[in-house]
Amino acid sequence: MIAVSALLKIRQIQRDSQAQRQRSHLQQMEGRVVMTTPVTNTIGLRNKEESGAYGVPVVDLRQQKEAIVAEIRHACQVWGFFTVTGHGIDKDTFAKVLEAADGVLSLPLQDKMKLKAKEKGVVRGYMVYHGQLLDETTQTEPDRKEGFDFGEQFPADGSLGAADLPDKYELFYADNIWPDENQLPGFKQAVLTYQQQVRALGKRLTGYVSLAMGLPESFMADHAKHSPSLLRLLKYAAIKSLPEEGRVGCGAHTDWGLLTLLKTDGSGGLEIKPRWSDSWVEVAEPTDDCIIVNLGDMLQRWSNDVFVSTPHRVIIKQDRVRYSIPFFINADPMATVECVPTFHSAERPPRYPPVHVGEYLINKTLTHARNGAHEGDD
Ligand SMILES: O=C(O)CCC(=O)C(=O)O
Ligand SMILES: [Fe+2]
Repeated sequence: MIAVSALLKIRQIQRDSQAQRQRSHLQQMEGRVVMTTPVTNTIGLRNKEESGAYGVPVVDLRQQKEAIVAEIRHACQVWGFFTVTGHGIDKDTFAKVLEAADGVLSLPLQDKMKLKAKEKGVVRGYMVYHGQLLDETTQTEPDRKEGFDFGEQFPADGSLGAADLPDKYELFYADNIWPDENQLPGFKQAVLTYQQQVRALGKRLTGYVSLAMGLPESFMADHAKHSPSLLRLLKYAAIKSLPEEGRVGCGAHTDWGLLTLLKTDGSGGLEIKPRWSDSWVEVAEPTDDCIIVNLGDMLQRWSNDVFVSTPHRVIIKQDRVRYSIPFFINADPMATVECVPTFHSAERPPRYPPVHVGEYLINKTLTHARNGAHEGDD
């Protein structure tokens, strides 16, 4: 039998050679895709040859900033997805938040139902099983998942004057809902610790992605001063997906915001359809503590399709429960997102009209919400 240490070594060699392939591929593409400001004539890569034969890029955040930005730029143009290692969040923090997800989503149904938000459109607390359907075009059944959501609170320091925030956008800063500490000791601490760390990592990544667009490092942060980000604990039912019948863990969709940082329990099942492909490709996780990052629709709009918000879905392949924890970073609800001047020209006019972030998010939330399996609608 092969020893564990030998297996680990083989995996490391595989990772090193993947990184090497990636680096040499990037070198070959130097001058062809690497954007400098202005980036008007750069178009996203669209075919498999240019994307390389390897999978979703792995970006090690312990490298020099220039290397990180170059790798992220490539990933954003070709894949809309990358995984990050060397990000500084420790395994214990992941283990605790995954345990928290298991704890709260395994409570008796009547307890979970008490933790649901009462107001329509408020994304906080328990999301019932079948509570979302992300792909109306092919799904015959809502997503086979339930969840628990946490958001950001309205800044108490008055830095975002209440008068500036229209009432209709207050729901983005609604109070969080917490289960009873006696029922789930340590739950709140585990969630808050992870939220704080993933928020900080997200901020760092928005800087790199802004630089990758040829823009100032603060570009995205300037549009997300009070980001109504969302931390979601997800539990997928232990039922094998049947995509050809429209029954899946989570239907095909693109994310609606800026960036999503996703931690999974390592059981696989996340598939993407890259812009150069007609087939679904599973996202490989290079280490058990990596984070998957993907671009949301706002990046595609700002960059006039140079960066891509890639469709993805979750296919459950075993009769086993799956947990995942996305952290969705959104722009300010009052912000308008429109094509950045360096991404359009006479030959390449803006492909999308300006969009109001708050309207976009509310519209998407309501369009895809379902009453769920426990409320007698399906
Ligand atoms: O659970 C996953 O792996 C992905 C979830 C996802 O794409 C989403 O909730 O937007
Ligand atoms: Fe998603």
